[in-house]
Amino acid sequence: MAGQTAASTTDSAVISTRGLTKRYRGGQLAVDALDLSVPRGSVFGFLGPNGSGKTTTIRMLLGLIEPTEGGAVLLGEPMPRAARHVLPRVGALIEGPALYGFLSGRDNLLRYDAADPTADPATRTARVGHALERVGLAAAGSKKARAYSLGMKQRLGLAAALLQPRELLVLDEPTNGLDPQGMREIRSLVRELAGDGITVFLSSHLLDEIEQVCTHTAVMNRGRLITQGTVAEMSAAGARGKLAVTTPDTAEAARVLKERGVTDLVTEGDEITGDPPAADLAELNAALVEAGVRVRAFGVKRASLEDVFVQLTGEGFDVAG
Ligand SMILES: Nc1ncnc2c1ncn2[C@@H]1O[C@H](COP(=O)(O)OP(=O)(O)OP(=O)(O)O)[C@@H](O)[C@H]1O
Repeated sequence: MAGQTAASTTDSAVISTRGLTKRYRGGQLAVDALDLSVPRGSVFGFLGPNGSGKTTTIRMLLGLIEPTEGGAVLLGEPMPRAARHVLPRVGALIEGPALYGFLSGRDNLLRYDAADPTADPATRTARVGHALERVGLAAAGSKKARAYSLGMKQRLGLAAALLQPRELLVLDEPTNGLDPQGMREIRSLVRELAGDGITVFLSSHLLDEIEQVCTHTAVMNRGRLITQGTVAEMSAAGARGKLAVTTPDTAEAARVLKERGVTDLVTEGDEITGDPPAADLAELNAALVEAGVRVRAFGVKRASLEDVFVQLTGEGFDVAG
């Protein structure tokens, strides 16, 4: 089981990079001195708008392209030098799986497995059956791959990456182009795999996806690392939460809140938000009620990763595609 193989490397970072830099031939600085540390057992969300350098980083991590400067260590081994030795322990899905549409899902996996010189032919059928089950494609295994939905194709790609036990899965934008149902399926699969002890490193330009599925995140912008840490830390410390009061008496509520030190008040419909004061929130609520404000809801909204991104970069998280 992957959880058992995972114990073989005790170092807590499964991916670490130092000063990892890529300048493309045209002069484009795609990744700029990146120091990344991905803890073992995490679901690590590599977040950034399109063009921020995520795919370039992943390509360097997997030894597909050479860094211009700096280096990456994968499962304790330097890349790309140790690629042959390390990559069998890593499952990867980048830019969608390469599938033969005229073959069934099962036959596609049989071909992948046959291409692996370390895979024992005697146990091939069982291995492929297990991989199909793991991604929820057992019933659709004999359907032609061209009849698969995009989400099913992604799952088949994941099955291919999971034919062998892996310590680490690297997924580049695994939900890109999927409908909401397909996205949910991939997310729950990622959670299951993490539950089995596999560290998952996934890139995404979707903030809410990272918040829903990841334990840790690193945020990229224009090739540079903006911040990294646990998702909980980011939302808690990166930006303060907003006080939100729902009431039909917005004008009176705004007056009381302002008087009590709430700043940056914004009224939208029957909701007023603002930066909470240092004072006790229970007292603030009592003051509203005392002033005759009919309070329907009162609380502090957790800051989102988007708030953190905007606060740290001074830019909106504006994604083209
Ligand atoms: N082969 C290449 N040659 C030159 N420039 C490139 C090459 N590949 C990517 N770039 C540039 O490097 C920058 C980072 O691209 P990269 O694909 O790594 O970003 P990304 O965050 O993965 O974005 P996306 O989600 O759109 O793939 C972009 O400005 C891109 O245009």
